[in-house]
Amino acid sequence: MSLEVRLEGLSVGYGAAPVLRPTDLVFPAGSFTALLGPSGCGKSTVLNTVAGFVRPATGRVTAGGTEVTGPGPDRGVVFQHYALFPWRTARGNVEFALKRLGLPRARRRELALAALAEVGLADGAEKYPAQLSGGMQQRVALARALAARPEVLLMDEPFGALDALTRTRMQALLRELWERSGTTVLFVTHDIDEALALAGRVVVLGGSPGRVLADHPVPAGPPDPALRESVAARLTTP
Ligand SMILES: Nc1ncnc2c1ncn2[C@@H]1O[C@H](COP(=O)(O)OP(=O)(O)OP(=O)(O)O)[C@@H](O)[C@H]1O
Repeated sequence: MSLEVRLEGLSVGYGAAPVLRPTDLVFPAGSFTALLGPSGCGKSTVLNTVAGFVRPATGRVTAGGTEVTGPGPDRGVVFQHYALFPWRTARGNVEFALKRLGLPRARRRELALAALAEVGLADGAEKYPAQLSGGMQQRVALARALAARPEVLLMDEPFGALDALTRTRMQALLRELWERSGTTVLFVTHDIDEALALAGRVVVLGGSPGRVLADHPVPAGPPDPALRESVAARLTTP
């Protein structure tokens, strides 16, 4: 299940100066898009607006044709810092996130265990975050976002804090989960190779206030050096 996400004339300002110029973008249902750009160009702002954490200054965001006015179970979010409750087990963290759905306790437990199994963490369900490695904690965060079966998955540098090997494993896991679920994915990263390896489309943001500098489909198959070069050029040109 997936939803189309649409930014229509979206601009954002945190009180005073705008940080994102009016932007129109459509992310088709089931697509996997990487938002790439230098620090401060507004990538997280776009993601947080789609998540419903930040309100637009102008324009609007829709998910499945419905205007986003706040967070909702149709949109799951994963951050770089996993933000797990240290006093809850992995299962407890995922169950807690399911509370807002108003499901009975037994059903929450069942969904939490299924989501943890899906990310390869069935064995760690009763462990506390401090007993889990960074990669495992990020798996819990991913399970927490997926447990409610969101139609849109919003990821903000989710693998930025992981070592290279764990990161590669998590990328493979994410691709696999995406292929299975068909969720619409928006994935924020600084890393051009991560963007090109994962996504079917790369949108480059830049400038201050931010705007779209480039928008490229990423063909399936082996890496395309010409595409990499063209995206890299947009990243370094102000
Ligand atoms: N809550 C906030 N209040 C005020 N200004 C903010 C807030 N969040 C972000 N900004 C500003 O908005 C601009 C865009 O920030 P944003 O975090 O969206 O960029 P980014 O591209 O995701 O950067 P990074 O890659 O460093 O996370 C920056 O100038 C930042 O300082």
